[in-house]
Amino acid sequence: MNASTGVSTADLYDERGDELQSVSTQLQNLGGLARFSGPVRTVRCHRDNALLKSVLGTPGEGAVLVIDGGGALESALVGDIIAGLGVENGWAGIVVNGVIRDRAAISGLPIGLKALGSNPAKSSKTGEGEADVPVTFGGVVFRPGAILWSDEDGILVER
Ligand SMILES: O=C([O-])CC(=O)C(=O)O
Repeated sequence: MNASTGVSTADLYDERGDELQSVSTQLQNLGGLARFSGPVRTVRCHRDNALLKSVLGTPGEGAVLVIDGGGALESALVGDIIAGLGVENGWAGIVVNGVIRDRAAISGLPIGLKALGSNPAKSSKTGEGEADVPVTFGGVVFRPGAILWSDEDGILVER
């Protein structure tokens, strides 16, 4: 633990590896905060971001929203307005198995954000998808309520 930068996932893994899952997906650190942690909340959706926008519009209370977009690279699930909602509502971070847009603006926001990359194309807004269900990617099951830690090395999640 380093007070100025938060917990190191490598140190945490050395201490508690048996209790933790490590995400193999090579997500990029795109938010203003490289290190973040908190209890998992989830959304599963496919190229549609109305549901995740409504969730980020509610109090986050320090949680991390894990969005399983199925790894789709064709359209962005989060932009600077949606990420800004997360900041305003007290979310610690957003993890996207998919892509974002407004990358330059998002890099200056005080929130953790990891994603596969970026694409300027926008997603649909029908509201399809599910919230607060277990989601799986990168060899990890993200259960709502499990604690997640993220830094420059990767993401660890309680089993
Ligand atoms: O509206 C969208 O699809 C995402 C977006 O651009 C934003 O959050 O700023």
